[in-house]
Amino acid sequence: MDSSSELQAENQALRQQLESLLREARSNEDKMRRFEQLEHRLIGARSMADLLRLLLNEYRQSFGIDCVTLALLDRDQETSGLLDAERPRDDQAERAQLDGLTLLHSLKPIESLFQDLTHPSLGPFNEGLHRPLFGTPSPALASVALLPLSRHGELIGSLHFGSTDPSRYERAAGTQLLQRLAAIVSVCLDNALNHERLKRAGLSDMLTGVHNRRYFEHRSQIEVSQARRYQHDLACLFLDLDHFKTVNDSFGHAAGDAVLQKIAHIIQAQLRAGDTVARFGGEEFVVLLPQAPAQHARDIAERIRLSISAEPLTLPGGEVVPISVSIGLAMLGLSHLSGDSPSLAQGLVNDADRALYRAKATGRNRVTCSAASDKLGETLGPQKNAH
Ligand SMILES: Nc1nc2c(ncn2[C@@H]2O[C@H](COP(=O)(O)OP(=O)(O)OP(=O)(O)O)[C@@H](O)[C@H]2O)c(=O)[nH]1
Repeated sequence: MDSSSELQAENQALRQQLESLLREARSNEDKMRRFEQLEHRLIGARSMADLLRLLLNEYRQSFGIDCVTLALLDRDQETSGLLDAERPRDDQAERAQLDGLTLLHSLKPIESLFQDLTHPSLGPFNEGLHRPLFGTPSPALASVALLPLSRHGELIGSLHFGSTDPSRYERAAGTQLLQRLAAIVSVCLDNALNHERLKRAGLSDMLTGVHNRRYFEHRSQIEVSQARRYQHDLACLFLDLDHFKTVNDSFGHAAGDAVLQKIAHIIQAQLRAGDTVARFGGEEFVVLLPQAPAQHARDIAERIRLSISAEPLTLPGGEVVPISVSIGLAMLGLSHLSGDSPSLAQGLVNDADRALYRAKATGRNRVTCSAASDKLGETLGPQKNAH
């Protein structure tokens, strides 16, 4: 080879090297741009569920990752409660969006994965060590990146990326971007939780801790839409304590407050996880029973009535307070479902309220079913008022 063709070959090799560097730079730039876009969306996520969907789905799609899972510490089941409240029970698509999320009661399954809380751990997939993080089924993974999530120096969870490409997450690879992602995700999770707490505080009744009327109104519309969509039953109970004024007058307002707290507890104890109880105001409570046929709803109402009136309540101050409740029951009539969900929800509550009025008018301490709730027996309960 003469010197000119040597030079040409060298030139060609240099050009190829330059082109490959340019390709890499462009690819990094593109990655960075996508990363920044996603970062903005993570920071802007409006709820915990939105944030988790972004992490588990959109991040995976945007970066072509084969498998993304997330483990989060949820000692007090606060996060699971938030997600349950937001997620319609029957929406399979919604549920699938949060596939890959594990809520942990303790840090045990993840704490040994990280040497320190600032560095992601990259390397080959290890069946024994990593399978529990990715679960089954997952693609045949060859390399993984595990990102510790921490707040105020403490581990709060971990984000796991798995790839079928053994060279995607090599031990020696740079981790700057992943470190930055872990830091952002940790802050976003903390923010989302705080935001949800604030939101929740605005939807809870301060005295009894159950939901407030505002939440109930929102929830009842969701439940009505679900009932229409899936042709499910939906029952509503309207409860009003009997002669509560007498309780206040005889035992004092503080004792009255304690009675309301106990009653909220008693009602809640009779319900399933998907049911909703709220304090409607004063000494009135409302309950929504999704997927409860009329007879079942009536049984629940009767159970609540009995558990309140069976024995006088003993308050923390030692007072023994006899109390009873009147309950109106209404069913969402699946045969007349024209109208929008808000007006149907309002109609359902009005029906239950009218039934309650009749329970009061016919002697209190009883369950009365709305006239519209076809085929239900009229009234349950003793003929004689408890007071
Ligand atoms: N302690 C306490 N009392 C409350 C609260 N909210 C409303 N009340 C009282 O609940 C009582 C409701 O009285 P009424 O509407 O006359 O009804 P009632 O005495 O329960 O009689 P009936 O409903 O007809 O059986 C009033 O004395 C209110 O002051 C509260 O947050 N705490």
